[in-house]
Amino acid sequence: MLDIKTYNMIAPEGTAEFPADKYTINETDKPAALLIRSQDMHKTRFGTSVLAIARAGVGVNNIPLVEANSNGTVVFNTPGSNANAVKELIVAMLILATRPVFSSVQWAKKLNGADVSLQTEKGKNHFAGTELQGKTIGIIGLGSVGSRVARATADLGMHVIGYDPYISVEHAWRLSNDIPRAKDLSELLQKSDYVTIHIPYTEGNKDLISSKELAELKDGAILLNYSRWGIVNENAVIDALDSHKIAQYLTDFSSEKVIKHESTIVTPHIGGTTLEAEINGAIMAAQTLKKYLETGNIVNSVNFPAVEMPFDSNFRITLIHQNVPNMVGRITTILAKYDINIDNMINRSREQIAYTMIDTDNISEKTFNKLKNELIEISEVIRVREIRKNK
Ligand SMILES: NC(=O)C1=CN([C@@H]2O[C@H](COP(=O)(O)OP(=O)(O)OC[C@H]3O[C@@H](n4cnc5c(N)ncnc54)[C@H](O)[C@@H]3O)[C@@H](O)[C@H]2O)C=CC1
Ligand SMILES: O=C(O)CCC(=O)C(=O)O
Repeated sequence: MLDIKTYNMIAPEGTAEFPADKYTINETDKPAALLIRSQDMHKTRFGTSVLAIARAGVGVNNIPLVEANSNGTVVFNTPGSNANAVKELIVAMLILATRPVFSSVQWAKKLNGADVSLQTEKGKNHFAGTELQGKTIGIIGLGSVGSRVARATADLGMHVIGYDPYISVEHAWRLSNDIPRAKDLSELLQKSDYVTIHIPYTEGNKDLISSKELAELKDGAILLNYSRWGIVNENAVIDALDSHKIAQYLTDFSSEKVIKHESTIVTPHIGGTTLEAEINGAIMAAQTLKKYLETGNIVNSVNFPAVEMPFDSNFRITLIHQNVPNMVGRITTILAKYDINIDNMINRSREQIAYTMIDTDNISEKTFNKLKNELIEISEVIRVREIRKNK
């Protein structure tokens, strides 16, 4: 039995992916894998029993990847699972930024009497808005969310300009050819009436939008941050609002200072919080974990290489090791000592980490334990695991 520990609200459709004859959920203190959403794993210890962590969602800045690597823990996310949910919220927030929906509804709620309809007609002049059509929106990051926001805002009649120097081939293909790309961030900032950010939080993206970048915006521009706290420098954005350099800041990430400011609209990190996105993410994360636990194959990992090898033999040995020369030679020399015949083998690497899978015929528990002890003696080997077919 393998135990899966969950954190946060994981949709039951996800945990239902784990059959009860092979898995338990939240039953031991030595789980084989974790299924999480925004849980801060920098502050939550995970032991060496944890073979993998799956994040139902996209951002993985809540997971210590360096610690995961040295522990031999594979970290997965669920690319695109909540991109439509974020896109729809961005469309809503753009409209809320331009039309006085909240204030007009609050005003109307206070009306009394048989002539409320007349009163609304008289009062509506106080609630004129502007239109999105014809305005320019700059989209920073053209991945799963950004590319969808680009299509949706183009459909609303906005001029769209994108910026993503690291765009993947897959996302570039998905993006319509008529979405122009800025040559650099400055060009995007200078041309846009609205700027929306859809990039991961990394060391390199910390404070990407600070005083210098805010100064480059058009006067009265509107900024949206549905990516992460820390990508926009908070003091700089408050200064830009106070001086009326920018008109509004809409965000899913906040502090008391940001929430209390009269020119902000703050949502409580609900970009990916729809029934559909939560189900998508939980199912995708559970399937990815199951695949790894049952076959060793790796898809959608953020710290390990993608590795897929058909599991046609009876027994599979997986090794996580440092990416240094001659590891495969050293490993297979030890296997030869035990007279183990290799049916199939794969070795892939990603930065400092390498992963090797070796398929053989059945090996007895006793022999495998001896073999494992010898393999783990190699100082660069981090983890050795056995997977028996259909177990
Ligand atoms: N508010 C919420 O609930 C949610 C927030 N997010 C956040 O949004 C981020 C983006 O999500 P996805 O689009 O699904 O991820 P993605 O990985 O599909 O796309 C991110 C894109 O950003 C680009 N990028 C990275 N650094 C950049 C930079 N400095 N300038 C321009 N482009 C840059 C990458 O090349 C990539 O194309 C996530 O990492 C997460 O932090 C995602 C989903 C829900
Ligand atoms: O609702 C969640 O789990 C967070 C979604 C999110 O921020 C992400 O996927 O990066």
